[in-house]
Amino acid sequence: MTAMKENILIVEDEFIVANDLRLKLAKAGYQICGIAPSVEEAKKIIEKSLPTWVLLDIFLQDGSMGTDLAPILTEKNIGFIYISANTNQSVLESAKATQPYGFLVKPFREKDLLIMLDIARQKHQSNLDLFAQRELIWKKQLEVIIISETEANNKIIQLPGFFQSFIPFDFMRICFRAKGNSKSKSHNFIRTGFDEYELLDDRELHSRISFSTSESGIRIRDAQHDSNFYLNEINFKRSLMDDIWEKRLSSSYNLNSKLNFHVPIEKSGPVEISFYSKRPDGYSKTQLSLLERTKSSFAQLFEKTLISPPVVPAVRQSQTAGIVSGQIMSGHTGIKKFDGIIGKSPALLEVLDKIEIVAPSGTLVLITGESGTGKERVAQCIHKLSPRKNKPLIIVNCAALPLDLVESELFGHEKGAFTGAFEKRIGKFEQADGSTIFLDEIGELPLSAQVKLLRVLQEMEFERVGSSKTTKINVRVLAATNRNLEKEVSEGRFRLDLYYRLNVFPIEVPPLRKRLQDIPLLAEYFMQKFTERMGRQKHNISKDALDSLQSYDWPGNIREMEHLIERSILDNSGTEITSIRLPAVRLNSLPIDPPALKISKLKTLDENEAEHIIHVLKAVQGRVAGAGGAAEILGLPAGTLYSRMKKLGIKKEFDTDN
Ligand SMILES: Nc1ncnc2c1ncn2[C@@H]1O[C@H](COP(=O)(O)OP(=O)(O)OP(=O)(O)O)[C@@H](O)[C@H]1O
Repeated sequence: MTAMKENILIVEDEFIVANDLRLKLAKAGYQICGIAPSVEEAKKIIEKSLPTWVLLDIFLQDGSMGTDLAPILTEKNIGFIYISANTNQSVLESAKATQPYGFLVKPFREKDLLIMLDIARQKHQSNLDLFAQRELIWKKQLEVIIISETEANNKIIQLPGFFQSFIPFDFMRICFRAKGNSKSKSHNFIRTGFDEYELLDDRELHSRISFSTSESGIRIRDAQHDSNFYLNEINFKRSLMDDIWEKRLSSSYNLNSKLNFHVPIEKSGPVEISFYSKRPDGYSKTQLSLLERTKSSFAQLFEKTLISPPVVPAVRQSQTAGIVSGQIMSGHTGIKKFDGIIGKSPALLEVLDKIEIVAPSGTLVLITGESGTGKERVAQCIHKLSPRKNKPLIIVNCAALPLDLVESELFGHEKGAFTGAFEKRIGKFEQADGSTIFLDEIGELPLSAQVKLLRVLQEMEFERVGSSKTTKINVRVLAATNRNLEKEVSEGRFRLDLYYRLNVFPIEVPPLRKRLQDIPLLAEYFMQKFTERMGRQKHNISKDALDSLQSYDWPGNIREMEHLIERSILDNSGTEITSIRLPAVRLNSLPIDPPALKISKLKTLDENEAEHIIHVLKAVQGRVAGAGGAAEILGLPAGTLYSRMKKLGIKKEFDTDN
């Protein structure tokens, strides 16, 4: 471990612990800029000596919470690591929400402290690299828009997609002000899909948000402040009191934060760009600074577009870009980016935004979410959009690894390394050299293998089982779990240091019940997939059937929906699905206190899978293999279906009369 002259602030009210930390850190070459027993004291030291890192106790004796300091540290771009004797799951979860760089459980060894700081430094560096790399690409894209010989309108239409990757928004307004008077011309963009926006002029927008022309004077007068700022959550809500227009806008589109930016233009008035997000914490100083750094390029762009002022057509950009419903396409290039990920709900768009940000880098990604939500799809997408895409993605299901062979499967073994090792074996990590490895169900990895994995993530090297020779590799790691890793850590089944190594860039895939608006698109996608596979005619779905899908709870998420649509097509002799046989428990039929009932009535995933297989077998008169057999319909090799049937206790000589 390298001794760094990094400045550390210790926020800890127990003198002995604080002093012990100070000594350990000083020995390792760190500088201590202060010890604060409370959040208030900490704020003063931060103002005075701007630390690089803060070690932060969660519960302080004066009643203040270390977590209260977190937003200030994030704002100032100072990394922090919690130190606490409490590993209670709820404490871990609320600490996690503040996005720390690490968490140390008291009492800890000197070695743990230094490793955690090392992990934090690498994570911080990886964030900075990712940001710098993206900023470079972003600036190049802006350059392309500026120099392109296209007309002003086309340039303006490219802007929402361009901004979205750095300054995510649900509503954006570009307002061109004339010099010296209050006249202005605005373009309003509402996000409707991944790179799909609805473009409105003011007249159309005002009618949608019920803002009358007699009120518009108020707005214009109020908006004469040429400042750059952002307002999150409560500050945004407060600001609405002075602005009727913004109040109507935010309540119509459920907006909770705003970033405002002005570009002064020499020959005319300024161009004001306002971004609004549904997220309460949508904006930060980092984004504002980025815009300020790029100000002159924007001035150049707007001067060009002002020479031939744009006309605002009240049309959907999707129409301009030729986007077909159900397909997500890039407004810039028309390339279908997220192959096989269907949906446009805000919850899914957040996931797609994250994939776009992280895919081109080599950053480790931890994908979390319930079973069947599409975590593997996300991993495949990240790989496909990365520079490693020409090599195969190596998928490892950690839950399926035989306990005594985990290490040999992952890292390989030498001939004779253990009884039964007749040949040398290349492990999954070596197979993934130069490419990406996807560690699915990482929460199932036994503790002994977790230690070895930690080293691979740190050093990108390992020894095959039975060998003393070190193998170096270059592998990008993606991992997924449907377990709550904080709970696994708090119960001692998952290493805290591994958790922090993995948690560099978390992506949480939302359950289907939180994106019910994606159901029509998903239904259409699955109907097309299965009718094509079964050689059947194109199917439609009735409104009633769709409504019933949207009022169901989806415990098995998209996988469950996929099975249900497949069954409905098998059962249907016509070309319209008019009703869907859903399992008994529905979202709006749940009693007031549902959790206990849900647990007792819902089926396990195995039960669901068994039921689905039996259903398909019945529909094909028990035929497993061959054309039109159950394996073909289920999209599985016959051998795999036989082994699943065996595992689930489904008899081969399936009785179709049952
Ligand atoms: N957004 C989506 N659009 C279309 N199909 C999807 C989408 N998300 C998931 N699927 C499909 O749903 C099924 C389950 O997805 P996947 O295996 O990626 O889920 P998972 O979260 O990795 O599940 P598990 O936790 O059980 O491993 C797959 O057949 C996948 O193709």
